[in-house]
Amino acid sequence: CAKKAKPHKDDKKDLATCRVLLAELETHQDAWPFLKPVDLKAVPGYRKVIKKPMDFSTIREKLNNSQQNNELFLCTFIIDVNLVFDNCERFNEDDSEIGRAGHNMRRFFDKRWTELLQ
Ligand SMILES: Cn1cc(C(=O)NCCN2CCCC2)ccc1=O
Repeated sequence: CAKKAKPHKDDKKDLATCRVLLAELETHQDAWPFLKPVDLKAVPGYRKVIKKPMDFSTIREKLNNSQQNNELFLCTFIIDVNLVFDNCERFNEDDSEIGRAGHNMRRFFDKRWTELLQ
């Protein structure tokens, strides 16, 4: 992902940009399945099938704890957001409410990430 993110000059704004991007994800109308960790007790099979659960609130925690000087934070952010959508595709039918929400959110993220960070 490092190579993907064009080595653009002032990466010192990247942390603020990730926060803006995350806020846009969290306020998107289709974000509701992804705001909090999936309840492993309430959703049968999720714990077994999904090895690395991820959600927007966990990403926000990680971003709040990440240091600007640890330049891996940008790649970690991109990897974590994609993990949310990959988990969703793995566990949900494309033709389901949560499956469609995941596809919509991934499309939105890819567009905004490209506009803001590449
Ligand atoms: C991402 N994802 C989420 C769920 C889920 O049930 N989320 C709870 C959604 N509710 C909305 C209001 C309270 C909680 C199931 C499978 C899945 O892949």
